[in-house]
Amino acid sequence: MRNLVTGDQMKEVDRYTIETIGIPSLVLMERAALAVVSEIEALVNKKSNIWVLCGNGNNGGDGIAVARLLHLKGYKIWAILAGTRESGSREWLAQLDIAEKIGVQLVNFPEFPPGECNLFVDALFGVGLNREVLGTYKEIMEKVITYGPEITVAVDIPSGIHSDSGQIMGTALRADVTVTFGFEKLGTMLYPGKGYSGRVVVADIGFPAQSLSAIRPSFFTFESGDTKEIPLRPAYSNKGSFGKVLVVAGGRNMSGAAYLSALAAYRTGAGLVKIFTIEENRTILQSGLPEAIIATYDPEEAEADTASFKELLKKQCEWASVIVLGPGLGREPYVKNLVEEVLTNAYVPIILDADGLGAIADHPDLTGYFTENIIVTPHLGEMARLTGSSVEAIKKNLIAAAREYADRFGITCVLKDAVTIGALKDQRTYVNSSGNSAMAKAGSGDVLTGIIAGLLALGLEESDGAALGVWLHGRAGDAVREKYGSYSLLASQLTEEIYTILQEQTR
Ligand SMILES: NC(=O)C1=CN([C@@H]2O[C@H](COP(=O)(O)OP(=O)(O)OC[C@H]3O[C@@H](n4cnc5c(N)ncnc54)[C@H](OP(=O)(O)O)[C@@H]3O)[C@@H](O)[C@H]2O)[C@@H](O)CC1
Ligand SMILES: Nc1ncnc2c1ncn2[C@@H]1O[C@H](COP(=O)(O)OP(=O)(O)O)[C@@H](O)[C@H]1O
Ligand SMILES: [K+]
Repeated sequence: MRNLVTGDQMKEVDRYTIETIGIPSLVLMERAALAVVSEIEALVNKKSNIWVLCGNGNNGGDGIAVARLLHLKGYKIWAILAGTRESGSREWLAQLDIAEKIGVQLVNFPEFPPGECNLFVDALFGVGLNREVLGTYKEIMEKVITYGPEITVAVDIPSGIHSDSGQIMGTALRADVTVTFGFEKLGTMLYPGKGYSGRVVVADIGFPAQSLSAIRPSFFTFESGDTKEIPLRPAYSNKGSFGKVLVVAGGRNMSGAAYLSALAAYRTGAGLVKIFTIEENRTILQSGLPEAIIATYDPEEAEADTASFKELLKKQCEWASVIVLGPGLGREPYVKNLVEEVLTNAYVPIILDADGLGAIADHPDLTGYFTENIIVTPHLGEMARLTGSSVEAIKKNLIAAAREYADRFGITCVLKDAVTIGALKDQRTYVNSSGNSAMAKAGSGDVLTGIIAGLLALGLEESDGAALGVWLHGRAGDAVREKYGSYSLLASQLTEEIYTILQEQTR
């Protein structure tokens, strides 16, 4: 598990480290600059022209220190100062004073250094960027882009990217490598910021573990090794020890959604999986996944005799220890009753997805049945329908959108996108770091519901199950891409790779 921070949280960690722990600001800055220099030395040789663009906050202070360290090592270096001395931070002024005394080549914007730039260091704005970039700063950034440096290294975060949302604040500078300090900022984890950051190196510059006590760390991601969070499978056990997953899924022409979800639940470790679906899906599902129990209903009867249908649903719910509700159910009127009955009769975790969410969007009063054991897994389109917002508005701040929906109902909200967010009911927020665009294919989401259900069946509670499920799903996608490339992934292959990742647990 790796903590992630907002810009303000990072400033708090800085402040605590400096003021309460007593590590001087310039010591942190020196270590930050050394970390950047070490990355630069791996990228270029001493024949290269290096330009460092320095703002006049502490990000710029880091930049001047980088220029000084490279100058002392014999690199051909220029520092470009974007701001005026009058507005420079204390540390910035100290760095400038040192740089001038030892003869670092400096130019003041609008002047640019002569010749070409091979490696560009972006130290214009860090976590202090707090508004749209306009005027002179915008001009500077646009000018830098016209120089087209071969390699760009960003200090802490690419300038122009908001450290909390990853949004472009007017203009931003693209980096090949971002060297960030202490903890990765949300802005380099989330698109479009993630796409501007290149390879992100998290440098340890000496923040002690206690410095986190200045904030309540609530954002996190998983990394290799975190499969240990998945419960072990004890020797003294039987299929009943590993949960009963009821997959309520699959309407007309949509047996595949039920299949993928059920298969994924089994592959993740569930002991028993039952698919509750329409009668015409029975044969195909039974032959496709003979391991699953199949229970069926007739949609016409479900429509005509609601009392019997409700009774049937009640029985199914009583059987289950985890329920997947929604994949491929369709939009027929009885689906509303189905969703309503499951929500009222089930006292177990429910993963509510796809057409289950569609029923909620069409009948918002159904949210009255939401309890804390609900996990909703909307993609952006589904989220827009649920909230009445637009996809564009949601994209501007994925974390806020997911968190707002989760908190409104006290549930867990997994907002699926290229970077999926898990606004967990325990108030932690998971930001996914696995997965890739090969997964942008029909059926991938059905597999995710099955994985989360499988983890809950193993005994994880909703928050952990949702976060680990999203991570596992992405890692399975990464494993498939490794073998089949970016184009040819089939959602069913995600289920085939789950085992390679789960094996890490027992290694
Ligand atoms: N000791 C420490 O704390 C350590 C900090 N470290 C480093 O410090 C960085 C944070 O430094 P920081 O807080 O000084 O903010 P920074 O990102 O340099 O920018 C602030 C300046 O930009 C200005 N400004 C903002 N938005 C603007 C806009 N749109 N357009 C124009 N101007 C704008 C803002 O102006 P103001 O809002 O005051 O008008 C202010 O002048 C951090 O990312 C890391 O690199 C490391 O060395 C480790 C130790
Ligand atoms: N570009 C991408 N990078 C990483 N993951 C992606 C990308 N595109 C889609 N995914 C993942 O694939 C899944 C797609 O889910 P969804 O849209 O519900 O598919 P379906 O409804 O067809 O099953 C989500 O988990 C999403 O996070
Ligand atoms: K920067």
